[in-house]
Amino acid sequence: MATPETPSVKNPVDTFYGFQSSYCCGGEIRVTKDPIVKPDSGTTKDGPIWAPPTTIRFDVPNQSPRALTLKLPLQLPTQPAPGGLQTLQAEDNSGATPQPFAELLKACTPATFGLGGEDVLDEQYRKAGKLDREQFSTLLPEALDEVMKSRNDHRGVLAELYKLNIYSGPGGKFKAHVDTPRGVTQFGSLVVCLPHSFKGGKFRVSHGSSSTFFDWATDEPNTIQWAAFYSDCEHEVLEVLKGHRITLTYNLYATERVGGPLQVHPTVDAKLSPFAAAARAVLADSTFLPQAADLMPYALKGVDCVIFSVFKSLDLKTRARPVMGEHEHYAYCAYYPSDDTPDHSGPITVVGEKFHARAEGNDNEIEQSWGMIRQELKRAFPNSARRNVFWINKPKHEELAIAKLHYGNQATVDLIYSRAAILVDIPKWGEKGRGVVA
Ligand SMILES: O=C(O)CCC(=O)C(=O)O
Ligand SMILES: [Fe+2]
Repeated sequence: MATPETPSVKNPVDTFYGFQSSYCCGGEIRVTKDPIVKPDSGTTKDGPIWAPPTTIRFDVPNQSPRALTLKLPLQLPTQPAPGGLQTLQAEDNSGATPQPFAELLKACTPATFGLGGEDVLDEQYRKAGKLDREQFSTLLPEALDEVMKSRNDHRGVLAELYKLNIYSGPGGKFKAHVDTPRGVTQFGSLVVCLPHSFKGGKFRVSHGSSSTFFDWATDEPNTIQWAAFYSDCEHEVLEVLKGHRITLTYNLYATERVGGPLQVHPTVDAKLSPFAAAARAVLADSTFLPQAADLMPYALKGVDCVIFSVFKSLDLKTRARPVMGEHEHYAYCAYYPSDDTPDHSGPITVVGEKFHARAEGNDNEIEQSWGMIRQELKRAFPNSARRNVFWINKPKHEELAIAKLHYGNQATVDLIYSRAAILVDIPKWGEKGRGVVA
């Protein structure tokens, strides 16, 4: 329950929500002709990561040989990677052999896009060539892949190669869209722009009213550039004016449970977050929720990662759960399980035991007792009801949890919604975890 004494925890949270840039990220990897680049030779802390030229092997339809190999960039960069790397003679595919490149352009077929469950070809909307996953092979830029995999504590992200796309100028483009989700664990997409010269073709990624533009155009291709973004981001490839903009797209999947990736992170110490200081201060304040309480922010990414990690790092019981809206009529029925009278004396939060698919309610009695409604709720949405919940931010998104037919003087459909929330148990003042000096 919010009280006037508790604004100090709200302010840092509001500050985080004002900061809107966590919906996407990007970077670049410099290309070197040194074919072997040790991953520990470059991290963002020690300097740039270097990668050898990208090799693409692709099928040539109706021809012999049936597969060709191409290295990008076509002109290998002359500047070597920084010292200490093993240097071998790199294969030079510049100049005389543009053939594989022309073949790659020929091998591509017009790219479609998903509309109403179908693949649609419309050059007003998307003008690009593509190769499907089974028509080519390449590696995620080795340096990036190695850096991710060689850490025991990497974040549990699986990048699944999806397509190779070529947007050619003038006119190549892909108008604003949101990617079709491919499975429940997909949380985002990665676009890797291979080193090749082109003009125009900026990549716009937007979330709400914020937009980020990635400008990968270049005359002297010597970097692999990339952007990753969450699945709810709208994005667009602006018109390519000249040259060929070549990208690999990857679907990003979480490979750990919700919350798992947040428990350990290669570079982030949750205790150093500004929010951690605010959280410690508020836990050390005897006027803040003196009784044991639950603290639940809604939604599960961006700043929620910070909140989850910070409370976890402070050794408080922290987990993600579906919760039913406080003002749902049914919430009142869920409280006091042995009493047949609903309790309307204050807001009640019904916390589901686990996330589940939408349930169908079974409410076909004309005269229903509160006890029956409560029992039915327990069956469709196994839960525990809580009273002393303090919300540190407002709900953002809700999903249908239970749909049920209700027969009164007129048959109606009752729809009950739930939201994903992070639940933190705040111990009573004086118990372990409270009274800590910030
Ligand atoms: O190739 C790109 O830059 C973006 C591709 C894209 O948005 C998609 O394939 O859905
Ligand atoms: Fe897309």
